[in-house]
Amino acid sequence: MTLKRFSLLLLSSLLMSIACLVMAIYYFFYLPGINAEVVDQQQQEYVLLKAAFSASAKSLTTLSYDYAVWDSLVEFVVQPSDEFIENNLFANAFEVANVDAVFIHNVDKQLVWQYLDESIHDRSSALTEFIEGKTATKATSLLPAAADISAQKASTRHGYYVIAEQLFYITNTTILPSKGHGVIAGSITMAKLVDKEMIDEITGYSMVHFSIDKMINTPADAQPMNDFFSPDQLKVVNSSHSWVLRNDFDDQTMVITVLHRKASSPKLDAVSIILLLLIASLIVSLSMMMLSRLLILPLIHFNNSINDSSNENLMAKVPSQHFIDEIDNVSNSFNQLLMRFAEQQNYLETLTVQDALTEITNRRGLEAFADNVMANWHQQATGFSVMMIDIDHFKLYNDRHDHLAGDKALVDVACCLMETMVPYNALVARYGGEEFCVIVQDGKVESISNVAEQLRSAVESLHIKHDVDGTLWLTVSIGGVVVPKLFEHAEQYLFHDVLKQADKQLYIAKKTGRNKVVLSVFQ
Ligand SMILES: Nc1nc2c(ncn2[C@@H]2O[C@H](COP(=O)(O)OP(=O)(O)OP(=O)(O)O)[C@@H](O)[C@H]2O)c(=O)[nH]1
Repeated sequence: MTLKRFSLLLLSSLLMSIACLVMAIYYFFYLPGINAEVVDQQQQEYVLLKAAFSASAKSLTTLSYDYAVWDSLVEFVVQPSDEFIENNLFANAFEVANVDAVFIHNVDKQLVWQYLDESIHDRSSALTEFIEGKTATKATSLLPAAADISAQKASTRHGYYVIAEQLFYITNTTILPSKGHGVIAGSITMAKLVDKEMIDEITGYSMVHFSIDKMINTPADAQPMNDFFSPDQLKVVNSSHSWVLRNDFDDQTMVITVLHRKASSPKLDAVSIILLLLIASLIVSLSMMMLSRLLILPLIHFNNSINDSSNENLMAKVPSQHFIDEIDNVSNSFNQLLMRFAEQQNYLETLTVQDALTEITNRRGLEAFADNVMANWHQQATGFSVMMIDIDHFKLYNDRHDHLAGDKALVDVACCLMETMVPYNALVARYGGEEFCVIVQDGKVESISNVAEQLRSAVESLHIKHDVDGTLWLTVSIGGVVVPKLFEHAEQYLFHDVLKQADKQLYIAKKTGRNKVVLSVFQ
């Protein structure tokens, strides 16, 4: 498995675990708490609305009771007179009190007097029939029961009722003398239509929005009207709660709906979940990019560097500036290792082309140089010359002095040759034993003749004592070949051919007295 895949797997599982944890906390701890809060708030709205309904109706109940214990009204019910009506029962007094209908019945349930506001004229007969119990399905009416009257029992009935597809608040109180006991004269009924004005008033009291509608389809969760006014407890969160307004006297129904301010507890919907997943993927991608930059990229650099060095023999350094200190340290150590490796490699390479005693180029180095020279010559770019240089009577030198002195003489001669050739584009190499080879990138006989003579005389001038053949000093013989730039079929010749000819010239130099230069042009 790659580090990239491993980190992707690790990050994804980490993120999934966090997501599961958050979901668990959300569903098992946070949501139940929020749910309970929302239910509480909805319950408060419901209680407030009920209180506002009661408060709004209370004034009518009080007014009705005031009239019911008015002694003059007792007399009026027993003996109705126009004079009493003219002097006491003013229509505008009821208008001001916002009462829409007033009915006065005697104990025989006969209507003695009634007031009807214009707004309910079209429902007046339905209202009268309802109050007198003519439309009641349960053979009862709002008027006091005969049993109560015969028992002289004061009583009052009030509530919200649906009549002719309208909601009314109706209150009925037995009329009896102000002292509170005596003969019941009848009852007074006051009705108030729950119209827009009253709905606004109740909304104003409670700060709860609600609607009262004709019932077309009963909402599935609608509860009976009695439940609306009973101390009920809401249990579930809903955007609204509805109650069916159905009473004991009438089949007609309406629906009261409380529209809650806070509709539901927050829930994760599909869009939010997809959004969360997208955010999570984004986090994984960004983390992967960061991880890649911080960890994987340095590893790739290490790998590339190692591959490059093995493929091309090159040591590529890795970047040493990273965000993570430990990677910085490893990179620096790696680079230092590469430097040491490169140094050692250079040293080893040098050893392979360097003569151990004289520290000048050895035969292998000479051959590598010669390859380039030959290539240039084959392309007719340059001519060149080769000189084979051999120390004269060196065996004798070794024999007269010791081998160590011989070594020192070899080193001195090598140094001398090197120094002499500094101004020239040339290579001085130890060919083997006491024999040296010089390649000069110059194919002109005059100049090479001059260079060869310089070399010879430079060695002699070292004055390394060696008394042989009438010479006092150690000398060299030089056999050279000048290879001109333009040469027919040059490509057919090898360096070996040039060397062979130089050897021949050296042989001639040795045979013809030593300490001399013998040159020829390559042929
Ligand atoms: N001290 C020392 N002697 C060496 C080394 N390499 C070769 N020699 C000696 O060089 C001598 C070469 O001798 P010869 O090939 O007989 O030639 P020469 O005595 O120089 O005679 P001519 O070349 O004919 O002038 C031998 O005695 C080798 O032992 C070396 O590295 N150190």
